[in-house]
Amino acid sequence: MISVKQLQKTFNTGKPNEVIALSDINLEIGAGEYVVIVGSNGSGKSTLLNLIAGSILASKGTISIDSNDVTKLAEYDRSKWIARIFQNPLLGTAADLSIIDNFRLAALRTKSKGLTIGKTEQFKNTVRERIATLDMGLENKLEQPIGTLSGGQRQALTLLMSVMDDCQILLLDEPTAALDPRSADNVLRIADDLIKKFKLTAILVTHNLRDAAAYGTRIIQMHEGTVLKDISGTEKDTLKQNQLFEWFA
Ligand SMILES: Nc1ncnc2c1ncn2[C@@H]1O[C@H](COP(=O)(O)OP(=O)(O)OP(=O)(O)O)[C@@H](O)[C@H]1O
Repeated sequence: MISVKQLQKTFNTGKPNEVIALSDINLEIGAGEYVVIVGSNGSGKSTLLNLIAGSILASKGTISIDSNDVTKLAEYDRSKWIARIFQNPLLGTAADLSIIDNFRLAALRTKSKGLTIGKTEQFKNTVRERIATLDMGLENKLEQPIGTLSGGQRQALTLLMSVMDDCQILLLDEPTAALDPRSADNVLRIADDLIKKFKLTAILVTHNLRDAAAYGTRIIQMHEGTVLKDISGTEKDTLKQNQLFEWFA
């Protein structure tokens, strides 16, 4: 699904403040894989996600999605495949618009199949049903401005919006860093459910080693712009938080 070959990213090339953020990354991420990325500050995790999403372009190397070379494609042109959830719950939604209008915008993003976009009752009912699955009581607040909700509620809705269209890839960049522990657990559980239900290919960047052990089908440790460890299958399934902690010793 995602193929990254000899990917490099250098910031401020040739200047005194030049930084090699990624050097020669090679990754093959299959459809339906849920990859967790851990690594110390500045190891290149967000840069890798930014490159896959297209919010920055590579210095060298190639990125393919579903066998399409997207290396030079702008972020907007990759959005038919990719949805992204950020650390800040304020990103990704329009605060002044109601919950239902935010869902309309999300559906319009890639012209969702199977949903009548607009002010139809059918659309509203579908959104209401989906929101009810979050079990947060938000299905009765469709007309409320999304900016009045808590960070956890907003992240949960943003996740749900991201699967209202045909996106196949979900990028989660520390999505729970700004949330209290209970909301964080809730949001990651919802993400996990959606990834499984819609068979998404997902990448989660996190500093929380308990979450890194609990979620995903594969785990990658980055260090100084390279991939240090790459573990999947039974080894990932049985990996414990304390073992992960030792990776950082
Ligand atoms: N826009 C930029 N301009 C200059 N340097 C940058 C830029 N973005 C990232 N860097 C540098 O690239 C390196 C990798 O940064 P990146 O944000 O990818 O790390 P990270 O692993 O996500 O870190 P953290 O865990 O702290 O979020 C760092 O040295 C960072 O300072």
